[in-house]
Amino acid sequence: MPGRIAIDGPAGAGKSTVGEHLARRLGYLYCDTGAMYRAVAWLALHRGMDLNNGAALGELAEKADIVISKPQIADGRQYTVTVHGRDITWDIRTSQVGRAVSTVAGHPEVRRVLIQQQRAIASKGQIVMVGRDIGSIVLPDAELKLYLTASLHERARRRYAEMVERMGEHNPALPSFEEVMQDVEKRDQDDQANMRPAPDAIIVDTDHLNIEQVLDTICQYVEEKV
Ligand SMILES: Nc1ncnc2c1ncn2[C@@H]1O[C@H](COP(=O)(O)OP(=O)(O)OP(=O)(O)O)[C@@H](O)[C@H]1O
Ligand SMILES: Nc1ccn([C@@H]2O[C@H](COP(=O)(O)O)[C@@H](O)[C@H]2O)c(=O)n1
Repeated sequence: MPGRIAIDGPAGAGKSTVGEHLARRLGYLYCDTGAMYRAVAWLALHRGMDLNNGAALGELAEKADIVISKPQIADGRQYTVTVHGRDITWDIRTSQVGRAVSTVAGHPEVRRVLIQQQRAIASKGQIVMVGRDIGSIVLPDAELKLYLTASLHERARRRYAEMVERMGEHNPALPSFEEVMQDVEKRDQDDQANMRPAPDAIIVDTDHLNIEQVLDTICQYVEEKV
């Protein structure tokens, strides 16, 4: 069995959903590195920090007591995220954090700290780690590397459907489909510099596959590695 499975891809490609299911099927640890960048971004916003100050944000990432653990509350969360003991699991999903996170993640000082932490988390093996640069930078020796993708329209459609489900169709705070698509497109652009598909990653185009089909496809690649 491949000990370390890296899953990368753009926003809304299905990395977290598929990564969590796959980890559960295999009995592996699941690590969503996006949550780590989001937690740092949340803390920076919470403290009113300058998002362009890479050195200060790197120090923040280094000193922050960010803990990602198994979900303690059954409210649809994949995991619980705390910063200095405060539960910020849902706070890191707000659009305010979504708009700030790429800027924070773009600083090499922040990446250096979080990449080191991610390598430490993965050091015991038996892990499914999802993000943008896992197969290329964080774990270049991962035994299996996958790159999930889908068209911009399909990824925005999924994100919008998720919001309708969570917020309700008639919620005045629900953004329009066009706004959601613009947000996804903007994050694609902002993440471009740190979005590094590994040259040896298997590309899985999920446009016409449902979650179960994506999982089955990936499980075939896992079996081939056995
Ligand atoms: N193959 C699929 N078909 C239909 N819906 C999907 C598929 N994969 C994921 N989804 C749905 O699309 C939404 C986005 O998926 P998910 O959050 O896993 O993406 P992600 O790649 O982790 O995105 P991000 O990087 O923004 O966190 C979720 O609501 C999920 O249920
Ligand atoms: N390996 C990674 C993972 C994430 N990022 C940055 O974090 C943002 C949030 O990630 P989500 O998967 O939760 O959407 C993402 O847009 C990137 O800016 C990263 O740089 N590297």
